[in-house]
Amino acid sequence: MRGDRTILDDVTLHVPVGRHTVILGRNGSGKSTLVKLMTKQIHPLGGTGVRVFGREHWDVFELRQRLGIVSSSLQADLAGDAPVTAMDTVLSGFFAAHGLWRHHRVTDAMREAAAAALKRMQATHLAPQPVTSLSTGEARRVLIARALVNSPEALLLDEPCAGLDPATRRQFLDSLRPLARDGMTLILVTHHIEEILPEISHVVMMKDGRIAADGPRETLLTDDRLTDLFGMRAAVTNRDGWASLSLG
Ligand SMILES: Nc1ncnc2c1ncn2[C@@H]1O[C@H](COP(=O)(O)OP(=O)(O)OP(=O)(O)O)[C@@H](O)[C@H]1O
Repeated sequence: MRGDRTILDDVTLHVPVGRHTVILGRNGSGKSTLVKLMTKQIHPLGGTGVRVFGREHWDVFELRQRLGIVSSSLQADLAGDAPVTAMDTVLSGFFAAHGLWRHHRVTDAMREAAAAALKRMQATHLAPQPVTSLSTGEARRVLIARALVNSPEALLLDEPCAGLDPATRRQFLDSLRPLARDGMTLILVTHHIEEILPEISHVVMMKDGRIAADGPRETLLTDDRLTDLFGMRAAVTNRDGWASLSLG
């Protein structure tokens, strides 16, 4: 609840480690609220609570190391801070901080891990640049590298493609595919079925603060299900493991 309004109601959801999952829904369906529950930014008023990696109570700092988070709002937060380089932004992931501060002790091992994470995201050349000077697509790759420094077991991607043009979006999504194949659990939150990586096999549909459907990709990414979800006649096309949608 927020104030006296019920935002999520009767939500039961289990995301096993290792099952790449997309949470799909229209604006206002409750996706961000669900994400905040998973990341322990907010807490439910009732029910059985939210367990992450089997535990309900977390030191948020510790949780961030096991559950990496990338969102477009995180990018906005970082852009609002004093200018820091892409390398320092990645290093700040070790401290769950925005940017580096005097009390942060950066070790050589941390620098090596940060360089490796940037390399993994094909972003080595961006290391010395201020994050504020990066394009949205470049900044998004740096944020993924920031999440990767802690070798998290899962990565929560909250509308990670917001603001990306179609080609940059595909390149960005392609850069995530090796992570999924290497066994890092991906949880993608989006409005767009075009962003669902071929590796994502499980779909959760949210509608009006409830889980409208929860099941395998092939049974849920269908014309009928998406027509119901979006409230408009929908037709799905599949090509090379990617789906696209036409409406109307
Ligand atoms: N702090 C808040 N106070 C009151 N209502 C809120 C608050 N946060 C969210 N809501 C309401 O909860 C509902 C779900 O919002 P939420 O942001 O979780 O949806 P969403 O699926 O993430 O939407 P979008 O795709 O547009 O980000 C909306 O009706 C929203 O207005």
